[in-house]
Amino acid sequence: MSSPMAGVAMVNAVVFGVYGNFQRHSPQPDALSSHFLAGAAAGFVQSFVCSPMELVKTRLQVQQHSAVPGGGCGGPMNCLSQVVKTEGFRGVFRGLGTTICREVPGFGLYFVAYEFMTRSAGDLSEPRPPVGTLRMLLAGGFSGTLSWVLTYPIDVVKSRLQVDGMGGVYRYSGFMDCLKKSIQTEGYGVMTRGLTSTILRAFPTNAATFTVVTWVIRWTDAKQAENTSGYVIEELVDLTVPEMSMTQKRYKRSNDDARLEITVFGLWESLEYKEKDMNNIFQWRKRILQNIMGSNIFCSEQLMPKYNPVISSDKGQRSRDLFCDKIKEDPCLEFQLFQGNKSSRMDREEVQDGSEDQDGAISQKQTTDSNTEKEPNHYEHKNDYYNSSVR
Ligand SMILES: NC(=[NH2+])NCCC[C@H](N)C(=O)O
Repeated sequence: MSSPMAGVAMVNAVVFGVYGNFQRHSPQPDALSSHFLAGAAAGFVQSFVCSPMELVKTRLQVQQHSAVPGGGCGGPMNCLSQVVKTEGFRGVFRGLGTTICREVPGFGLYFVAYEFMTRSAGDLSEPRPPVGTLRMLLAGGFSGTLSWVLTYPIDVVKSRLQVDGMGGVYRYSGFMDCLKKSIQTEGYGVMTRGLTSTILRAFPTNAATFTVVTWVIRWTDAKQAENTSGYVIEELVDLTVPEMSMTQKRYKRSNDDARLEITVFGLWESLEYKEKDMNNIFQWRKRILQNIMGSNIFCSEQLMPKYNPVISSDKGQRSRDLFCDKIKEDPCLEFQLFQGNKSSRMDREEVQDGSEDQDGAISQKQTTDSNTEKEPNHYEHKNDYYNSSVR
């Protein structure tokens, strides 16, 4: 009982660790193909972990059901050392190639299917509502099942290769030989032998795995956000629309999904925010400003936080400090922030002439005359950042 549990924990740590890192560093992290490739990479890496574990498990199972001559190893470690003794170190990795053939497509499909089933239709750049638990459970269960159904024949061959040679008798020379001999003697049905019990296990375990992983990630993200960005975001609400009364702007942070819900003049926005992700903050400011001023907000200056030094409460002070720290991490932002409305490299003509403040909510309107100064180079270099991310 304890060794399968430790094995599952280790395999899942490897799988989700490799998958997450690979997917985040993909050129297009949101593309389904990136999820497939990240899953495939995770499957490849974890094959090296699970292959010896499955070898031992399969051998112990076979040994339980038949008196294999030369078998009789006690526990998993004992079995492993016997394999090393009789077949050498290579014996431990018997079936590794076949395991890789099963895991690479298996985990690619596993993750792409889950992503597909939990993805809402629509523009990926838009914030998406958090996935509900029931959907997570079903998507996890079906992804696991699908990946097993499609790779099961490879698994049958892999298991046969891994027990081959127990007691010194070798029956198969390799993958194709094993496949051919198995079909010849047992018919095509051999390719799905044991599939039902695999599915009965795969559905609930994978439903639970995806749900637990998602909830743990949400929980840790929310904790992190609570400690840092939460303050920044709250502050930004005040800085963005400082003149509005609390009845006009309401915001609420929900802890479980790192989302911010904001109502500006009765218009409700729900946006995702992430630690280290200033881009989201810009998007978010842009939305608010669009709601207030009309749809054509292109000026990055308007999206800049308006620094408001008159914050009296302790919490206000703390959030202001945090906010300024964040800003300082980005010299470009710092420049914009502290130069205030003196600097702007924006093309003024892009801003709609007719855009108007409502109720004086945004006073940082076009100060066209005072913004023609030449900006330092580091600022110019970062042009793209603003242009592509804010618009
Ligand atoms: N064919 C595969 N390997 N599919 C991936 C599913 C992996 C999952 N941890 C399970 O054991 O059910």
